[in-house]
Amino acid sequence: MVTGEPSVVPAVESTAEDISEMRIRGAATIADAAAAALATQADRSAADTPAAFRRELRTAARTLYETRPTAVSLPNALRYVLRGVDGDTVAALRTSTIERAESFQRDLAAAQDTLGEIGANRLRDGDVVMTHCHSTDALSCLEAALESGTELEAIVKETRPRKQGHITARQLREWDVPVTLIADNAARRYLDRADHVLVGADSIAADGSVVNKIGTSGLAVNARERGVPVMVAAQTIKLHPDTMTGHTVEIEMRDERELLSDEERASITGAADADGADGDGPDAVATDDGLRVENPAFDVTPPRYVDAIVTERGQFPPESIVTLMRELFGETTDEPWET
Ligand SMILES: O=P(O)(O)OC[C@H]1O[C@H](OP(=O)(O)O)[C@H](O)[C@@H]1O
Repeated sequence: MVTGEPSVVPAVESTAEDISEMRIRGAATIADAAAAALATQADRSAADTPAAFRRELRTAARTLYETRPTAVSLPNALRYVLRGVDGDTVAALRTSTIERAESFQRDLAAAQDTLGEIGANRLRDGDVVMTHCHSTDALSCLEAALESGTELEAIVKETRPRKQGHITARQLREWDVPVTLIADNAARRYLDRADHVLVGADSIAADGSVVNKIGTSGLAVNARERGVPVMVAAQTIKLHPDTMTGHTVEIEMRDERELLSDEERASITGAADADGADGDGPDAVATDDGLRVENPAFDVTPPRYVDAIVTERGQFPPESIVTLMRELFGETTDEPWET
């Protein structure tokens, strides 16, 4: 928290930490948790004036906003809740914040269900779907298809470095879908067996570019070369309104230890234990050992490699998504937590 700012309730701090550490992850889940945290802030606030209540709420929103930079569902959720806060008394502000957060969460769940029904229309009996990472929007399409009796198989990419493909595989096995789990490197080989590539999104830019888990762009290029259509499942909360005015989407760089442990680093660079050869591994990561590790969490897939963006408002060719973006967000991009 920024010094001199009003305090936020502990539940907001712990949600923010859970998002940063990816104990809460996935763009839609992050948005849901952020809205819930604002409701908790409102519910437990000890503010005795409306102005103090609003200041606390803005600080809570900023604390949540500063956790992860790429999934626009997070600021979109915060903006939605904050803009609905209304009232002249603390009690009225509290009630309106909680109601607004709850309506956001209901809409989010409903949008995912509707999107799933739409996405399922693209899937045929016997289709094989290749997935990347873990996306609840993408899984919603598969769930709706399965519920209507469509039989599917899945090729699930492991998705290094955090292996979120395992979460997808677990969910699909719970639904009794035959799953082939592959290393990311094997994707091009297995595209020969796939009828669709299905991924989610953390942000969609105004030109139809899809920002999603690192590795999506390479998969999409390979899929185009193999003639396999790429379908992106993304609720409209993933549309990034700032990109209409030329802003770019920040790509989160995560801790290098997700790729390389301290011990692995030492084995590459030959660094010795700082406290001697005691056999318990290095005590500190050398910063001048000539080895740089970079760990971007996301990449950008240009619209020409995407066949359809499936939203709860229908499916769109990526190049036309800006029309929907303008309709839903207008041109305003001011952030209520910055005022
Ligand atoms: O909203 P849903 O569809 O669940 O997830 C959307 C995207 O969020 C995830 O990011 P991370 O795992 O939080 O870094 C993945 O990139 C996934 O495709």
